[in-house]
Amino acid sequence: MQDQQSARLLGPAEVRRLAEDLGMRPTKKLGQNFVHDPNTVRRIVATSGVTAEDVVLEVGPGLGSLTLGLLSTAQAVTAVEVDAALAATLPRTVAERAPALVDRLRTVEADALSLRERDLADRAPTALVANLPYNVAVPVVLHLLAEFPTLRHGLVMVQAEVADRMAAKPGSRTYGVPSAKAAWFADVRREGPVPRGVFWPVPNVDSGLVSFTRTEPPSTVAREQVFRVLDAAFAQRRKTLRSALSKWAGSAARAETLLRAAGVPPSSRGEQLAVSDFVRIAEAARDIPDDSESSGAR
Ligand SMILES: C[S@@+](CC[C@H](N)C(=O)[O-])C[C@H]1O[C@@H](n2cnc3c(N)ncnc32)[C@H](O)[C@@H]1O
Repeated sequence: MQDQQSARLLGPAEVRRLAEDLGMRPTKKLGQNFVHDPNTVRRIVATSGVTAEDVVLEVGPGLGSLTLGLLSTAQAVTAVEVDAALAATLPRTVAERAPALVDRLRTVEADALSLRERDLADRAPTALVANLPYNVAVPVVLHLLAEFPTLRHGLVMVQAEVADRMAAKPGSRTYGVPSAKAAWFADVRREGPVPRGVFWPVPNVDSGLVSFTRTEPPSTVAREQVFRVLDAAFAQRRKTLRSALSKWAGSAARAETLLRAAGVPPSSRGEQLAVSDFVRIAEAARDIPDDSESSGAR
């Protein structure tokens, strides 16, 4: 007999049937690849570290595959879905397959990229767990970490290459803007791979898991200031920092001064720097006045 607190997860036949009932054709634009493998759902929930204390924010619940798994473990799940038909069907699916848990679910029809802290103020999320739409995975994670300081930890499933990039460390081939910005917010770790066969429809790329644990902001300088340095450094990643940062700093000479003050060799490149280095450069820019500005030279 089924345990009251557990949900009946969706297998291949149920995923197809739900989609058919909705008359839906999954779209690439919204990254609609649905998990139809209960073992993958159990693995994601277990790896996420979600406990009965957590209020989970799930982006893109789709047909409910992962939502059902999360509801058995979390205190509550807020599921944010942009597709109106999917958002409308989710509560029904949960009521059918996990009647004892339906009160834990709140469904919000919205674009995760426009979600604001005040929208969920009465039930602040503590964990982000999601099988993210491929094309907006990085912006969604960065937006939610910035907007919801209560998010302490999480696990997301994304395209394998994106997972590598998000968790990459300085000096590695895949290190770039997503890695450095994610590191501002959290300790980010690459977890295991996910084969494409667990999805319907089957995507043409493999997926991977990335976990994160929130850390204290590494700086007294505003995040936006640090991200401006970082964006400038990676916009021309083959150039030395002296050259790549010259426009941002006002001149190549000032870029060099700021880099030296931050203890960063001007001949190095952005891909070699940790987020703490970008912080020191932004701090130098705050502390060292731009002479050309005061003399009216620019
Ligand atoms: C990869 S599917 C995952 C579905 C489900 N969680 C699963 O594992 O089977 C991505 C889901 O995100 C939804 N989605 C796409 N863009 C979104 C956005 N900007 N905000 C919220 N949901 C979005 C899609 O409609 C789809 O349901």
